[in-house]
Amino acid sequence: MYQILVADSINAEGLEPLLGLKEAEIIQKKTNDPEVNLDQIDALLVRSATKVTEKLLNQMPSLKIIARAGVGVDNIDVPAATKKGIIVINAPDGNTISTAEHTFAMMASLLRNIPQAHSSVKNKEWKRNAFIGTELYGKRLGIVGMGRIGSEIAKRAKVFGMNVNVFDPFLTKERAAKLGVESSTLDELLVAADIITVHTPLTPETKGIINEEALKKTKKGVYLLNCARGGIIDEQDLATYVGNGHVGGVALDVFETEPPGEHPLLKYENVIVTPHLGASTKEAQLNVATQVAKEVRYFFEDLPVSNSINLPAISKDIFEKIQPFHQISKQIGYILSQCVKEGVHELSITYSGSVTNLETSYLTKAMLSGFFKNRIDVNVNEVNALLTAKERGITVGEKISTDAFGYDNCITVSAKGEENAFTVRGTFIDHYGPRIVYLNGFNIDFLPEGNLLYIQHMDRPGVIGHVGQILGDQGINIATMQVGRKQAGGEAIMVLAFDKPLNDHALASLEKLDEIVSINSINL
Ligand SMILES: NC(=O)c1ccc[n+]([C@@H]2O[C@H](COP(=O)([O-])OP(=O)(O)OC[C@H]3O[C@@H](n4cnc5c(N)ncnc54)[C@H](O)[C@@H]3O)[C@@H](O)[C@H]2O)c1
Ligand SMILES: O=C(O)CC[C@@H](O)C(=O)O
Repeated sequence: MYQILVADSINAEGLEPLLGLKEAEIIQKKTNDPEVNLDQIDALLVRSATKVTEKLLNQMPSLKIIARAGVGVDNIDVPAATKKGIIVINAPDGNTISTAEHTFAMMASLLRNIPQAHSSVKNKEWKRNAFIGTELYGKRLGIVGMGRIGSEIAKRAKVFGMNVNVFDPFLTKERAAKLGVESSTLDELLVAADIITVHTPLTPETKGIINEEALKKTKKGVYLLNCARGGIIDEQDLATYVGNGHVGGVALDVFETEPPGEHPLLKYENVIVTPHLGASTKEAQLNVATQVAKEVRYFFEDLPVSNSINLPAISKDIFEKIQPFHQISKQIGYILSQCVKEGVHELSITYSGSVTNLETSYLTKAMLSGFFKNRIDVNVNEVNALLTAKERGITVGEKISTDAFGYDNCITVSAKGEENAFTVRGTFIDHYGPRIVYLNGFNIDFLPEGNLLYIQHMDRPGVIGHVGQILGDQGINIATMQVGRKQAGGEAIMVLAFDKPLNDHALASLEKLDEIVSINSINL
């Protein structure tokens, strides 16, 4: 039974896709609620209130997926989640329109003194001359960050007859032209704009992008808005520039610390504020909840998720094509992990044949997750596979080869240790399934499934009989047996499959046989 913890207030109707998930319990409680068994939670759904810190993640060893019903994941320690193999997803566009509309409403309110006038009338005043405003028409709007929300604001500004300058280092000239906006440097925008609004994520680069140095380049009387993330406009510097009369007005939906408490900006009449309401519409909340609920459901149904922050997205189509190779890649990794008994410093993967048309990086990560299974104490999956290899000093190389050894497709993986190297090759045959076709120098053909025994031995008469005899005497039934050799009388291998794992006694008896070079149990 999957336990899904919905820790923040998330639209109930939007969570409906989760109800269709078989064997899932939805718990709507805070993470610090004593009734919540954090160690049993498989999925965590949050908005911005819950801070998903490394400390919290350490208390959630079963956690597999964190879903943010919204855009910004700055309340989630994504690197810590990635290290633990936890997928982080968000709902990138469900609240775009709401936030763009809120920003626009804030801009209009700011320039027409609507909040101040509203309070005045409620206080039984009627001061028509005290609230003379400024038109948006003909003004120059500077947008810093021209992504989803920035672009929607630009469209609305154009309709209002505004001129729009944008600063976004990732915006192409073609897209700027298509949106009818003027692409500028930050300095050009600062100098030209009558109103500046920021719509970037909060990153080390954007933190304080509008600071004292930037503010002193702006026009006297400039209006500033932040409906993105607190800190993109430096709050202390902004307070100084409102205090000295340079800034004409400010609209804030977000703060460096939320709620802001005693804040130097709140005392100014020309600073208007809302409590992080950008995404707070019925529509946006339904959209983001539905988006993440669907993704969490797909995740537990082993279907691809599209909005992961720490995993490349693959479409359902590609996912279906890749699935058989994903399975065999993982099995190859797990076989290697059980056959190579020393430290490994290099894993090289060669893809050949039809598999090379697919997203092989995904398969490499699957192979690594198999390789690390039971080798290390961390759950390794596609999210943290490469990071785990790097942390453990294992070089991972990926190659493409035209030689598929007569098969339609082949995945060959070599693990290099200090002393030895070990190579496993697998293929996927349509209507037949996954096969291992090469084990460390020997051609062979077996199904990588169940309880297997891989024996290296000398190719002498009677050795297969001796093995059969020992196992038979102990009442152990051999389900299948495959043999391979390079030349008559030389080294050979056999791979046997059993209905249940072999006991230590049987293994010890086999090891005593003169012809046996080595024995490895492989449990897949
Ligand atoms: N107030 C709210 O309730 C609310 C709701 C939704 C989103 N947000 C916030 O709004 C912001 C924008 O969201 P979005 O969905 O448009 O994101 P987005 O990813 O679509 O757009 C962000 C844009 O910022 C640009 N950018 C990145 N670094 C930059 C830099 N150094 N200088 C200039 N531009 C830079 C990117 O190229 C991108 O185009 C985010 O911070 C998000 O968290 C707030
Ligand atoms: O959950 C919220 O209301 C905030 C959403 C917003 O800040 C976001 O980043 O999507």
